Amino acid sequence: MLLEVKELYKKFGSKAVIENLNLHLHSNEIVALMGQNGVGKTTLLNILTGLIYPDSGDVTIEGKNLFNQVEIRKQIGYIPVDGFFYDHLNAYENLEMVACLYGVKPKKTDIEQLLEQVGLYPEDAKRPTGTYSSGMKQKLNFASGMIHQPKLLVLDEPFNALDPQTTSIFKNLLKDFVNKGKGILFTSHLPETILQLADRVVVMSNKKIESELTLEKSLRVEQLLNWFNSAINIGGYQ
Ligand SMILES: Nc1ncnc2c1ncn2[C@@H]1O[C@H](COP(=O)(O)OP(=O)(O)OP(=O)(O)O)[C@@H](O)[C@H]1O
Repeated sequence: MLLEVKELYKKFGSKAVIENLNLHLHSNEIVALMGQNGVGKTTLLNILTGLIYPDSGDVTIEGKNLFNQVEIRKQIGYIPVDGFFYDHLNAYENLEMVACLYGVKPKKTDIEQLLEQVGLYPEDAKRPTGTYSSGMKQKLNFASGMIHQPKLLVLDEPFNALDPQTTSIFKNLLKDFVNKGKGILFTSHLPETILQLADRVVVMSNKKIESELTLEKSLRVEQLLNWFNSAINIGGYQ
């Protein structure tokens, strides 16, 4: 098992956001995490990427505890909603800095190849990132999450701010990534995106993973939304 989450609990002050949450993800699998606004999806991702600690529970990557060893946390790449970059540095320099934080030193050609894969042109990659459009920043955000070649990629609403062509490039990039024996967990409110990309969808509701569904190729958007609505036990998708 690539990722296993067992009996996870997290409170902010007296407010419980996650209670007895269980989740797993295999190698070569893409899992979509759905849930209404404010249900705790980002909190879960922040725990999985080691940004915040749970109050209790286990998270393992290939059977090894995530919280005990820094080396295990390096197996995870995070692509948050808004990536953080140093505005005065260019894309190469920002990626070198991120790589350095993970203790890896990619070759110049590896960085160039990754920038090409995410669709950042060499002339743009040499400009300070403070001059980038939101779509260009999201391209660099993708590259930052992948620069250290993690085994598990965790993405929060990855296709915000992207045009359809770039979205399609990224979906192919993610499929190539997962075909190398790796795994992906991503949040999305977009049923079309989930149907195109995910092998399985899980729904967070009532502070835990309430339901899951293996996605058949023939499943349609309305069927996914109906399933989601019954999973969260409300009348309409929000
Ligand atoms: N650091 C924090 N301190 C206090 N409360 C927090 C903190 N982080 C998150 N919360 C609260 O936890 C709840 C879950 O927030 P979270 O951002 O995880 O939801 P989400 O499912 O990602 O929402 P969305 O779909 O709107 O992005 C919210 O009520 C939020 O206000």
